[in-house]
Amino acid sequence: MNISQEERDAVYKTIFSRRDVRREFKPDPIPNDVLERVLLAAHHAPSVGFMQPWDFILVTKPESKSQIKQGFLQAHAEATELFEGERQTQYKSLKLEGIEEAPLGICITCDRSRTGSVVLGRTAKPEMDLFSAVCAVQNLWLAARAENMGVGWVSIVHDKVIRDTLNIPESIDIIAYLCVGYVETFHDTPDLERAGWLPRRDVSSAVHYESWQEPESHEPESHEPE
Ligand SMILES: Cc1cc2c(cc1C)N(C[C@H](O)[C@H](O)[C@H](O)COP(=O)(O)O)c1[nH]c(=O)[nH]c(=O)c1N2
Repeated sequence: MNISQEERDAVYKTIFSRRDVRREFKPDPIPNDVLERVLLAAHHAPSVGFMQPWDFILVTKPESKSQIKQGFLQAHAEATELFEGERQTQYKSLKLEGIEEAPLGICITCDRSRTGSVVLGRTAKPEMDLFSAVCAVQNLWLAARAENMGVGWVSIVHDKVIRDTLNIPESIDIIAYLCVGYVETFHDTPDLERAGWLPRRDVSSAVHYESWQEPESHEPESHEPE
């Protein structure tokens, strides 16, 4: 089966216009058939040894969202202390989640023991099952964009909060908490780029031939007095 030029263009359009969404969520509910398509796309991600270690926990209850939001606020306050000076002020000004605004939360987990202890492809690199679950996240993110829905990944929450809120046993790893919903607008560039947090690297600085090379520094310019 060949991909036509139009189909190819649609794939690239989806990739380049996908955004992490934090603020523009509309409350409109997500129709079941749309949600099913997005979850099916996530479920068709590649996985090490085909172990399909993921599960998707759908979160719609305001009480659950509120608990997770509280967890975010706590972790965000802790994070704020790790930045200094202007960078701290800038960090505090960023909107970094849409937990309560998004109509749907999706927690993606990884069951590392799903298909037994020896997994084809995981023997030399034990973290491959976790990476597989991240592939599911990306499939979901892109499929949602193709459905004109936004997704925001919230990792500024300690696992314990999500575990307690969603009754996730200790044996299951938490990969991602995603905020999902229709959006007002998709920006052309990442929020963090527009806010001046970091620029997009030139792709040529990320591509190396034959051996690894030290990339350019990505330390933000210091605005602190010397
Ligand atoms: C593993 C992981 C974890 C997070 C993110 C991403 C990924 C991959 N991102 C989103 C991130 O900031 C965003 O992808 C980049 O800024 C690039 O923007 P676009 O995704 O292209 O819009 C993110 N954003 C945010 O506002 N709060 C968060 O906690 C996180 N956590």
